[in-house]
Amino acid sequence: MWLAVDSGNSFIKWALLGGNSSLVVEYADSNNLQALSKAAAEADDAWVSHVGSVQQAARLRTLLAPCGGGNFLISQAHTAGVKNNYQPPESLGVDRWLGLVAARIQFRDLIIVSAGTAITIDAVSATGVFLGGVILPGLNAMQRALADSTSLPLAMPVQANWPPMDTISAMTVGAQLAASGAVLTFRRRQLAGAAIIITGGHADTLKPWLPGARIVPHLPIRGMMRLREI
Ligand SMILES: Nc1ncnc2c1ncn2[C@@H]1O[C@H](COP(=O)(O)OP(=O)(O)O)[C@@H](O)[C@H]1O
Ligand SMILES: CC(C)(COP(=O)(O)O)[C@@H](O)C(=O)NCCC(=O)O
Repeated sequence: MWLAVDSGNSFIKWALLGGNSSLVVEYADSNNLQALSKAAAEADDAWVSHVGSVQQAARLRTLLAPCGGGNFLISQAHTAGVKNNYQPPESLGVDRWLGLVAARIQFRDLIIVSAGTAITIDAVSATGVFLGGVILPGLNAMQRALADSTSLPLAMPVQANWPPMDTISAMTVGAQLAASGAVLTFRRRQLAGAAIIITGGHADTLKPWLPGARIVPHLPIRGMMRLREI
């Protein structure tokens, strides 16, 4: 068995894989890495997609010691049919790169939206060329920014009324439109007609604003699975 670990800024997600087992993803708050230890004890080795602090990476290495400390992946310039011209290629968030690797399997023009702590919007051509991407604050971060810089309350992106006729709905829908509007503008500018796939904790929240978009959960873990295959 091998362990795929997707360590994001808010949540850590992991799956024990191997044999004919299907993808079952567990998750915990990034402050509660200990939750990973049982899976680490069961695995022969671990591959890790980590974004965030070096201190968190060190904590992960310690926890993953029972299965070799973890192979921490780095974005590559040309691997798995994905051409990554980011400057420099290794500075592309490894979660974004693994998303490109996973999406590449579809052989079509795609916009990949990852809606987590941050929101990333990336374009990849049907031939596997990464055509650039943008980074926005995530939906929670947008609300925190508003609450920190005004006397507005802290709204969490759960429920909102349409049309927005109260403060919380106005703030909540505002963030959702900022994110989904950015997706549509980016697609129009860079890869018109591309299909949209959404991943990450807020995928369900953004989907209603992106007609035709499809949710593909756990894209970084799927990218790791793809890399193990080839
Ligand atoms: N099931 C869920 N429903 C709604 N929001 C969620 C869910 N799971 C996670 N989130 C939210 O999504 C964000 C984390 O998503 P995730 O993709 O794991 O981000 P990251 O990779 O940055 O840790 C957090 O802001 C969290 O509150
Ligand atoms: C943009 C991100 C912060 C997203 O992280 P997440 O929201 O998934 O926790 C991460 O992919 C990252 O740290 N990227 C490095 C910078 C870059 O991609 O240019």
